[in-house]
Amino acid sequence: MARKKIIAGNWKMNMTPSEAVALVETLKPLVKTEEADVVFCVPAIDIIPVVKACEGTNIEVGAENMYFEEKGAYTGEISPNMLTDAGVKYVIIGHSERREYFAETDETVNKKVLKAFEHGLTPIICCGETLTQREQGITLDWIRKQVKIAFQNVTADQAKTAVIAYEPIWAIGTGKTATTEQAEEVCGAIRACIGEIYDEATKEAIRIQYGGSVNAGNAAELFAQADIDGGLVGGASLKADFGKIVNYK
Ligand SMILES: O=C[C@H](O)COP(=O)(O)O
Repeated sequence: MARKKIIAGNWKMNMTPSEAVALVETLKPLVKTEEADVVFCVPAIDIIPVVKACEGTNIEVGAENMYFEEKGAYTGEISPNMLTDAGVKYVIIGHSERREYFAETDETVNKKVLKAFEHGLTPIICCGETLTQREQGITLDWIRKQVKIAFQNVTADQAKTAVIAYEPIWAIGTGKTATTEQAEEVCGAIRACIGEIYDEATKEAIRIQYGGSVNAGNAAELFAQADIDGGLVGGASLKADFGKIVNYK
């Protein structure tokens, strides 16, 4: 089954609201395509102006995080309703930076994934191993554990629409990309794991991205792999190069 590619930029903690709008204006003509879904995941404060700036384009807007409660005394957090009301369609969940600096766990990731589905948001669920784990030979066990917990109580119909981003932590922002073989091996293992949890149809439908130093030079080879359905792009999503990544063919 042919899965539509999904290429998402993760702007991380970069771009003030006015810088964000200027970047959208630069990227708009460069990321035009019908062949892939294009998503800009932006800081919370940039969401409203970026949604407005993206009106009438092929770009969908995503958040970089979300809380798993509906509302209440959670100072500083953003609820799913706030995101959908602002026009957000996707939300990154469990990025390794959130796990490392903000104490996110597989369990909170699962709660957020369930809440995102409840509100019609498509989660981009991140997983990935450290360099030490890779060297210890436990990469696939580690990733399988992350995926299994993230998908607890998620239905097959929901899982079919989810996006998983495989991001080896040692490749994030380091300029050190996983080889296509390494990336494909893990993305294939993730797909097999989804097949074990659910069924063949879900395994074939779910989209799996690679993330970690994706750039205009390596995107085509990575995205040509059988189990890689696009990318979650950090640094290179803030530059005109993102247009080349989106139109990688
Ligand atoms: O979410 C994106 C990743 O963390 C990759 O970041 P990077 O492309 O700057 O390595």
